[in-house]
Amino acid sequence: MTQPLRLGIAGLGTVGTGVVKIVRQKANLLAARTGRPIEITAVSARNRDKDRGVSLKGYAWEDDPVKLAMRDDVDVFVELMGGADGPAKAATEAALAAGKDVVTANKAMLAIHGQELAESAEELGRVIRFEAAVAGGIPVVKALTEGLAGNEITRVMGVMNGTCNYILTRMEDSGLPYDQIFDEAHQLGYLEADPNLDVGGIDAGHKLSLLASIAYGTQVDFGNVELEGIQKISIQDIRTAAAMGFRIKLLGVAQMTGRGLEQRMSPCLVPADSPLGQLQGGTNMVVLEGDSVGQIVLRGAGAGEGPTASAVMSDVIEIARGTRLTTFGQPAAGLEKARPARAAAPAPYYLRMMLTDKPGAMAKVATVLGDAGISINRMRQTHHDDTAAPVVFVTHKTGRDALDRALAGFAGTGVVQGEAVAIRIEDV
Ligand SMILES: NC(=O)C1=CN([C@@H]2O[C@H](COP(=O)(O)OP(=O)(O)OC[C@H]3O[C@@H](n4cnc5c(N)ncnc54)[C@H](O)[C@@H]3O)[C@@H](O)[C@H]2O)C=CC1
Ligand SMILES: N[C@@H](CC=O)C(=O)O
Ligand code: NA
Repeated sequence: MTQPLRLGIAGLGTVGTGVVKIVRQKANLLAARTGRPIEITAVSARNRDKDRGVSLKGYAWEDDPVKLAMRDDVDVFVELMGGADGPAKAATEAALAAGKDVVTANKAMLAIHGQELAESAEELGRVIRFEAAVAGGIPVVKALTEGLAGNEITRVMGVMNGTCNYILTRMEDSGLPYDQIFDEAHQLGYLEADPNLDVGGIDAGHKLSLLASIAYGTQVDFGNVELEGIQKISIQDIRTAAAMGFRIKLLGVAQMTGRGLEQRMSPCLVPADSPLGQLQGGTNMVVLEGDSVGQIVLRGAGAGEGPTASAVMSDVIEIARGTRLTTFGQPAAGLEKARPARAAAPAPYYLRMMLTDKPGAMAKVATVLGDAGISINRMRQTHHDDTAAPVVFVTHKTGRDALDRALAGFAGTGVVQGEAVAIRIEDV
């Protein structure tokens, strides 16, 4: 009789409960696909008595996830508590030291401690798998690590935070301002306990840094992801962008350039009719580009009980089948830190400003742009009041340094009111 693969699950919230359901409800299918039974032997969560809509009968209970991670009757420690440090990291380290493999959905922990944990796993002959940590149910970690392993990856792009995509989509559909839709998302329970993880781009930045490590064979470097959230996106920008054939997305881009590794997570304009531009609501999309394969577009649920548990189970199944992959697709001990490059590739930009309505105002702005070496592609003046008019420029491709020079220069013109808004237009 083949030995069962025994799971210890720490965290019985949205994802943990979903995993318990799959293991209980699909025992035969899992055994048929792996050749051995998959069983849960022990669980841990903060509240033992909570009704989770699924039976925990037959599982040992541990209040302390570190103790759970070290139990003799656990082969795979499944970490679904969350948090970059604290019990998640302590229990992961304890599990590895006790000879267990680890499956986790914890992007925060891996973005910050991934290199150290991966090295430790390799020294101890264990594996750490994390399909659920990036874009939830979309099998993007496996796509990069396995399916595209024969490619040089030229670019990784994606909308990897469903909450931000929901907020931006709802703003466009309803015409309502950011604050109002943020409150709506909050009431619907979409936001993380710390909403800044979502709207500040941090959660999506964590995910991008994990994909960049696999794609470019470099150490995870979340600290050098250029981060900008969606908090400053106004309904006016969404409307103006739409009128010009664009949509605003919180877009992640990672690419290796001659100047180093560029990692950006920031609002970008994308063509409204592109796959990324068409992405509605809380859905995720990851676009992978490889030298041999060309472009691959993966779309699906980036969060939620079923989709995230589906990804966790794909890792459990991989281990049950005896596949032993390195955490980031190459031995962690050999991974180098990439030289960081800030917005290295030039791009067109959308520039919106309030311009004082007086003769010569436009000429002054055009001079600042010209002095910075920025060429104007399109210009648009929208509604108008007695004293000022919103003006939008779309520039030709320009470097970020030139753009910053122009933004600084506007202040000295005496005709640009407040700060100009600059949003990159990504070639997707
Ligand atoms: N909810 C989602 O759709 C997605 C979640 N993730 C990740 O999955 C992980 C879990 O997320 P959720 O299930 O949404 O969280 P949750 O907040 O619903 O559940 C967390 C669980 O961990 C338990 N827990 C927390 N601290 C503990 C401790 N010290 N000891 C024992 N148990 C403890 C809680 O009691 C709870 O059962 C996180 O890392 C999250 O970032 C990843 C992708 C999507
Ligand atoms: N807060 C995240 C949840 C999954 O990672 C999101 O909105 O996508
Ligand atoms: Na995934």
